[in-house]
Amino acid sequence: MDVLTVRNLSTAYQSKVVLDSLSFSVEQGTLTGIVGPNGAGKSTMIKSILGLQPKISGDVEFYGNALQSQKQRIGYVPQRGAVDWDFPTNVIDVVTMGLYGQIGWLRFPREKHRKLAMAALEKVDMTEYATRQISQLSGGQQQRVFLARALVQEAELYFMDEPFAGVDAKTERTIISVLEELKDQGKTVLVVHHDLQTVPRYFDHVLMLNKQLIAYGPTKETFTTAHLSKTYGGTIQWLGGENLGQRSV
Ligand SMILES: Nc1ncnc2c1ncn2[C@@H]1O[C@H](COP(=O)(O)OP(=O)(O)OP(=O)(O)O)[C@@H](O)[C@H]1O
Repeated sequence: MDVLTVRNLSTAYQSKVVLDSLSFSVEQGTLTGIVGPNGAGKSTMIKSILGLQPKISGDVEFYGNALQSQKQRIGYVPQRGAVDWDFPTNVIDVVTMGLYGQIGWLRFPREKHRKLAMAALEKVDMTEYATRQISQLSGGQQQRVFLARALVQEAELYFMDEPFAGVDAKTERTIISVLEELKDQGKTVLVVHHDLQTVPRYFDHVLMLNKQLIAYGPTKETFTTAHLSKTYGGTIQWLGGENLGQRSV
């Protein structure tokens, strides 16, 4: 069953088109890596799908309904640089924000909500930082807190914009185990990812973007050198192999 359907999505900043008529459907329970060079439009695509960036044209559906009316069922982990980390709040409050759909914006979180938030922090190994100001966390710790916030939301579809950027090996493993857990629960996750070597290991589907959709499908069939050269302009020969999806990395 398709969770997400994108039809002819085009977006521009001022008059410069940065996404050109993207169409694809994402099956439920898949883990998709979104790859493409800097400036390819990966973040813009996520923001346009979520309605955070106006589009020129196109439709976006979530289980066949306009996505805008279903936002509570969708989780978003933005790029770390896009968040104001100086905002004076602590870790547990940031995670509890993920529950606002359940709590209601004008009501206060109850003990059970705090417990859910603490359980999510435990999954990302951050319980000891619960009362720490977010401005006093390292980059990798901030990333884990945002992941915990997405987890408590119990969304069905998640978008994560470069969660692996600048994290150490341990945090990378934590993020991967969270992604796998989400997949095991039947959730659908799309992740902007820059490390091409790990794509076949981490993602069962890959979306290759460079202003236009170059290819989308199961990693084994789609993550080929031909598609990579088309996406990156022939600069990735060093990866070698005809079908990278079948390489063990
Ligand atoms: N607010 C903005 N105003 C004008 N142009 C923008 C804006 N945000 C992004 N762009 C341009 O749109 C294009 C796509 O940017 P986007 O951030 O979506 O790419 P990306 O694939 O996520 O890149 P990266 O891998 O570097 O994060 C780029 O050419 C960028 O310069």
